[in-house]
Parts: sequence; C-alpha cells; structure tokens
Amino acid sequence: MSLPPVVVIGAGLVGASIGCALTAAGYPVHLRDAKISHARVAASLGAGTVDPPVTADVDLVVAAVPPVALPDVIAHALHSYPQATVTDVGSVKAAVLDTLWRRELDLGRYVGSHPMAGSQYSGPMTARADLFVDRSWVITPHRRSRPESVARVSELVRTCHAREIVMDVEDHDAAVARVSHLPHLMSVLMAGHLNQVPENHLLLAGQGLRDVTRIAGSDPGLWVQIVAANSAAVLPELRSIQARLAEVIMAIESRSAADTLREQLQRGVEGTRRIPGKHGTAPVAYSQVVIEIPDTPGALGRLFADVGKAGINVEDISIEHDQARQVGYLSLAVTPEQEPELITTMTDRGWTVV
Ligand SMILES: NC(=O)c1ccc[n+]([C@@H]2O[C@H](COP(=O)([O-])OP(=O)(O)OC[C@H]3O[C@@H](n4cnc5c(N)ncnc54)[C@H](O)[C@@H]3O)[C@@H](O)[C@H]2O)c1
Ligand SMILES: O=C(O)C(=O)C[C@]1(C(=O)O)C=C[C@@H](O)C=C1
Repeated sequence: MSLPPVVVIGAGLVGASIGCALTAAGYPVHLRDAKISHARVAASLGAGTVDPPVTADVDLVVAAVPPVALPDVIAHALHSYPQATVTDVGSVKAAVLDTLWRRELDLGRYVGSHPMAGSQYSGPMTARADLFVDRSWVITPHRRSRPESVARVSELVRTCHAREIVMDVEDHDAAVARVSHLPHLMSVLMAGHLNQVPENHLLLAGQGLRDVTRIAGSDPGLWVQIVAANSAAVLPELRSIQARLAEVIMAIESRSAADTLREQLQRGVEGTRRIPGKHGTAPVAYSQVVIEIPDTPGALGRLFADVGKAGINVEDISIEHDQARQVGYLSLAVTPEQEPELITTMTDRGWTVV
C-alpha cells in the first residue's frame, strides 16, 4: 500500500532534511518554498518533488519556515489541506501558539514540534537525510490537539529516526533557553570577540576555539527571530551567566580567590558531565582517534571507506586544518573498546594515526 503524501513548506536545512528522510522511507513528499529555487534544489537532492499534491490526499504538512513566518504558514496549511495534521519545526513554541489562538482558528489538527538537530548552515544544500537520527525531537501538543494528530507527528519523528519527547510549550521554551539559546549567545559573544584579535594570534587557534564558536556561524536573520520570540525565558539565563562572569572576573582580579576560581572550573566539569549521551542515556566518555589526512581531493572519501570496512561505529567527527602544512587532522570519536582496533586497522591501511 502506498504511503500518503506529505507537504513540506520551507525547503531549507530542516525542511529539506525532513524531505530526504521521508522520501527515503517511501513517503511522497511535495516541497513548497517562497523561493522556488530552494524547492528545486531540495528536490534535486532527493527531498521530494516540486509538483503540487492532490490536496485532499495530504495527511501531514510540515512547516519549516523561519519563526516569524510560522503563524501565517500554519494557518494557511490548516485551511488548504483540510484532512492533514499540521506541524511545525520552529525553535520557539509558545509565541507561535499564542498568535494562532488569537486568530480563533480550530487548532485540533495542529501539533507543534521541534527537532533538536540542525547546524550552523542554512538552505537546502546543507540538508541531510540522517540529520535527526538519534536526536531528541520535542512534540508540544496543546489542549485542543487531536490524539490522532499527535500520533501522526509521533510517526514523523519515528520515521526520521529521532527520539520523541513530549512537553508543553512553556516547558519547552524554558528548556531551549537553557540548552540551545543561551549556548548560542555565548558562542556568538566569543566569536564576535575574535574581531579584535590580530591575525597572527588567530593562527594559534586550535580545536577548543572552534568547538565554542561553531554555532556562531549561523544565520543572524534566523537567530534574531528565535531570541526575540523566546526573550522572556532567555533573559533570566543571561542574567545568571552575567553574575557568574562577574564572579570569575573578581576571582581572577583578587589573587587570594583561587578557591572561587577552582569552584567555577569544577562547576564546569560537573556541567559537562550532566549532558546526556546521544540516546538520552548517561554520557559516554569516547576515545578520540586522530588521523592525519592530506589536503587532496578524495582523501576524506578514502579514509571513510577504510573506517567503514573496519566496521567501526563512529560517534562523532571533527576536522582541524594544519595552518602551515597541506594536511588536516580528522578526529574520530569511538568507544574506548573500539579504539585499539581502529588504530590498528587505519595504520595497516597506511594512514598516520597521530
Ligand atoms: N537551523 C537549525 O539548526 C534549526 C534546527 C531545528 C529547528 N529549526 C527551525 O526550523 C525552521 C527553519 O530553519 P532552517 O534552518 O531550515 O532555515 P533555512 O533558512 O535553511 O530554511 C528556511 C526556508 O524557508 C523558506 N521560507 C521563508 N519564508 C517562507 C514562507 N513564508 N513560505 C514558504 N517558504 C518560506 C526559505 O526560502 C528557506 O528555504 C525555523 O523555524 C527554525 O527555528 C532550525
Ligand atoms: O547543532 C547545531 O548546530 C545547533 O545549534 C542545533 C540547535 C541546537 O541548539 O541544538 C539549534 C537550534 C535549533 O532550534 C535546534 C537545534
């Protein structure tokens, strides 16, 4: 039996990634975007088709547009696809729902959601079918959401191989202020500070700086909307960090305050340990295997092929470029048990393990 059509409105990073995951699972996906070129690029990458669907057959609409456009797009979708459950993937939930309530719409078929996966990139070119694999995906039903619509969004989450978490909108917004929006602003402040660092000092940048600034490369147009929509939850978090920063400054200023500084550093260690592992389980300490790769076309592909042949499950990767030599360093995170096998396999295949 063929699966019912899904419409994805907004064929950017998140929308096109959902389109790719649904297409891979056999769903016919119809892509819509204010920029037809985005929908076409997404279609060419396997996210669906730009052809219009038969409206009455559509059973799910996913709104993946920037936060300010969400209320209009959701309201329009509820009207245009009368049989469909409508969900959105916006990063902030309460403001959108409040706007929809004020319009006095029948919201029974609307259930908000938010995949906790993305990147610093925008647009369909950066879409990936596996973006949501093992990531949390929050579903935020409201008091009028129909159970069958909630179930339809759950199925979307499962199809994208994500891990469902159900929350109400206020709790969701408080949580993302802490684990997404505040970290984003911290990264932005750190990266912005680099504008006053001379170039010869930047040459010394290692992985630490890259780790804390990656997300600062995100689209400011999107993030100004996210922070504005969640300002009530973000402000107390910022104030709390402001107080901690003042404590750190005082501790460093006053030579006798080493204990205060140590306390802050220890709090940091404890905080990192509280971040759950990939599957929502206790965090796992992975081993990092660093492999030197020549800066030549195809080198990365060959390396991944060799890792694949070894049958080793890589949990995370990062690449650092050597500023002076034409090489890069690929860091592969694997379980401590797999580390010796990976090192042996890669060395046998002629790679330099650093
Ligand atoms: N970027 C992330 O990491 C991330 C992660 C999870 C959720 N989100 C949320 O997902 C949504 C989309 O973010 P993104 O990163 O994919 O952005 P994006 O810029 O990559 O894609 C947004 C797409 O929506 C299109 N669009 C804009 N207004 C439209 C309208 N009125 N009608 C139809 N199409 C329209 C744009 O042309 C673009 O193709 C946002 O609400 C964001 O909060 C983002
Ligand atoms: O990994 C990243 O690049 C992200 O920042 C993704 C991230 C996050 O903070 O986790 C950013 C905003 C979204 O609303 C959801 C996910």
